Amino acid sequence: MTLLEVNHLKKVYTTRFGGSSVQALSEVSFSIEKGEYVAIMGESGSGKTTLLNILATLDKPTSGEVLLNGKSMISIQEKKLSAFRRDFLGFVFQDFNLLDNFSIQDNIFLPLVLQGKTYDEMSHRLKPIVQKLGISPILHKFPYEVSGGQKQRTAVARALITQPQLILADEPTGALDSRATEELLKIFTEINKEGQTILMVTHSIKAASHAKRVLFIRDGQLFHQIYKGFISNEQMYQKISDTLTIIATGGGRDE
Ligand SMILES: Nc1ncnc2c1ncn2[C@@H]1O[C@H](COP(=O)(O)OP(=O)(O)OP(=O)(O)O)[C@@H](O)[C@H]1O
Repeated sequence: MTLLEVNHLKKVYTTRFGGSSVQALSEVSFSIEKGEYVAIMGESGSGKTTLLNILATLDKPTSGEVLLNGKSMISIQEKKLSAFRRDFLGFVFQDFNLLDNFSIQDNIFLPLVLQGKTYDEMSHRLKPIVQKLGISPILHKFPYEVSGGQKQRTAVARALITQPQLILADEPTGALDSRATEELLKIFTEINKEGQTILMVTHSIKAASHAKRVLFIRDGQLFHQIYKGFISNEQMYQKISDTLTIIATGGGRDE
C-alpha cells in the first residue's frame, strides 16, 4: 500500500528582490510504501533539505503534489498544519531538538499533551516505548544530564509516541559517536521491522546502508535508487559508495 506519493515536485527559490532564482528541485517523483525504510542521499546543495522540508509541510513546492494516504499535503490549510504534523508525522533531527527545561519524560509526552491526551493514556503509551529504547532509567533526568545517544533515543521516543504514519529523520546520526550511531541504527531497523515507515536524509553511508532503499538526488533530480533486497549492510555500503563516486565525478547512470 502506498503511503507517500511525490509527483513532479519542483521548487524554485527566488531572492527577495526577484533578481535571481535557484531551482532546488526540478522534477522529483517517487513513492514510498507503508512499512518501507528509505534513505535519501546526495551531495551538499542537491536539494535534500528542500525535499524534506516540503514533505514535513514546513515549506511549499513551486509546483507538484505530495500525497499522504492519497490526500494532498500541499493543500492543507495553514492553520491546520501543525496539528497535521503532530498527528501524522514524527521527526528526528540531527541536534535532537529537545526542550532543556523539560525532563526526558516530559519531552516525550509533549506531542501527546498538545493532542490533549490524559496522563493515563500518556503513561500507557510511554512504557513499552522507553523500555524498547532503553531509556526507562533516565526519564526524570534533564537533557543536559544524559548522553547524545540517550538524547537521540528520547527524540525517537517522542516521535514514536504519537504512532505516526511516517517518521522523517534529518541526519539523525550526525551528532552521534560510533557506538550511539550503531544503537540508533539498530533501533530504526527494529521499529521498521515492527511496521514503522521511515524516511531518512543522511550523508552517512553507514546509516543509509541500513535502509531498505536508497534514493540519490543530484542537482534537484532523482538520479538513481538502490534496493537492498537480501544483501548485507556491508554489500549495501559498497553499492552506495560506488554510486556516490559516480555522482561526485559527474558520471551518468549507465557508466
Ligand atoms: N531559502 C533558500 N533561498 C534560496 N536558495 C536556497 C534556499 N534554501 C536552499 N537553497 C538552494 O537550493 C539548493 C538546494 O539546497 P538544499 O539545502 O535543499 O540542499 P541539501 O542537499 O540539503 O544540502 P546540504 O546537504 O548541504 O544540507 C542549493 O543550491 C541551495 O543553495
